[in-house]
Amino acid sequence: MSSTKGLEGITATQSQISSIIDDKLTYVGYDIDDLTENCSFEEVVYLLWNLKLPNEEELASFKAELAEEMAVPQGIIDHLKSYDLSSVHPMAAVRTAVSMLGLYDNEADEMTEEANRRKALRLQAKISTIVTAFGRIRNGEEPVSPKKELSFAANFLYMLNGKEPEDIEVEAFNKALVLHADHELNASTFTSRVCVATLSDVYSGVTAAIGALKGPLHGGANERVMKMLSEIGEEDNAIPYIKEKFANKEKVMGMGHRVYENGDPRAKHLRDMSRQLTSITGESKWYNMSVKIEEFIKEEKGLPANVDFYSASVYHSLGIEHDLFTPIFAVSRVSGWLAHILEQYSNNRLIRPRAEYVGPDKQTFVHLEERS
Ligand SMILES: CC(=O)SCCNC(=O)CCNC(=O)[C@H](O)C(C)(C)COP(=O)(O)OP(=O)(O)OC[C@H]1O[C@@H](n2cnc3c(N)ncnc32)[C@H](O)[C@@H]1OP(=O)(O)O
Ligand SMILES: O=C([O-])CC(=O)C(=O)O
Repeated sequence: MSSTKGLEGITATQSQISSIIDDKLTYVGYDIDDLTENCSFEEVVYLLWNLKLPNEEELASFKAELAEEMAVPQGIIDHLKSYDLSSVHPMAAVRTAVSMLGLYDNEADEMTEEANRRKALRLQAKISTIVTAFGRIRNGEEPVSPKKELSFAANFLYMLNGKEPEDIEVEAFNKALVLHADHELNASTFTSRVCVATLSDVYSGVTAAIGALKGPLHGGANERVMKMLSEIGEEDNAIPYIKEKFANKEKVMGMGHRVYENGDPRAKHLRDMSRQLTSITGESKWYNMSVKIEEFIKEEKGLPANVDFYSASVYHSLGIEHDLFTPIFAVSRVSGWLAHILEQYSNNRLIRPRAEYVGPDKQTFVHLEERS
């Protein structure tokens, strides 16, 4: 028996949700470029969960259902208020709060497809409220209730900042949500499928996935990209900084990808948004610095920028605190996790691979009192 480190290149399941073939990303067969340019995030969530784009009537009722579910139980708000949030990473708080949602849902362990779809809707709606409530509570502000007439993207920014966002902000944020919604069998999605393949519940699957997304090799990279750009400070420092990283054999966050060879098709959209937004905020240096780094690493190592690279300067330009970048990834990706969870339930088999044993063999047992 031989093993493949990191399961690279292993096809672990079949899925109808999204695909990456020859560096091209599609959701249910639709090119990511078309969806990003033309769709609201709600349309994309509907697509992922129903494997078809909604018509106008279906979209209107889906939006209304989502808006109806956005309030979170007061117990969760009280829980967030009971901590010293200054030292808590938001991803830890979101992971715990999402797990708590299951305690308030009397359908949590109801396993019919209808009940699981209802829970999916609740989770998708409430995670946005949880992340924004966290962002406000830790700054000593009261959470802001969602407005039913706003889109999902607009509501997020409204609940976070307490004022209605500009159109250009909503457009950029909506695109970012669409771009992050699903990505085949990435680490967090795989985690969610492994979890629910034991026939555990939806809340457990999403909580597990948030834990996987938190790590710096996955969703946690976007926050660290902004930390890096801030450390670099000025454009002229960018290349010497990266050279030093290479000399120390450190990874550059937001660069490289397990699946894409020539480039992540989501990066160009985020690059464009970064250029546009940083020029509006008068901080083009973040964009210029990012381009220099991307070009240098492409040339030196052949590594492409991934989705986390330019999302950092996009979210920064929207005035979002840096440690909320990964929770925002979760607000979008929960749509993909839920699609995969529903797909897993619909044709389930326990996921249980093997490990190649490489430990010691044929050991002679020694009783406790005789061991040195
Ligand atoms: C939403 C997302 O999850 S996108 C990914 C977000 N993560 C990041 O941006 C973190 C930085 N990137 C990485 O760590 C990696 O590129 C990953 C985790 C994304 C993919 O990793 P893998 O396919 O496992 O590649 P692996 O880590 O084995 O790297 C292969 C080689 O490329 C190098 N490499 C890969 N990524 C980078 C990087 N970002 N910076 C510098 N070198 C890198 C490795 O050092 C290794 O070199 P070696 O063969 O000389 O030892
Ligand atoms: O697919 C991956 O390995 C990581 C990624 O880009 C994502 O989850 O969006």
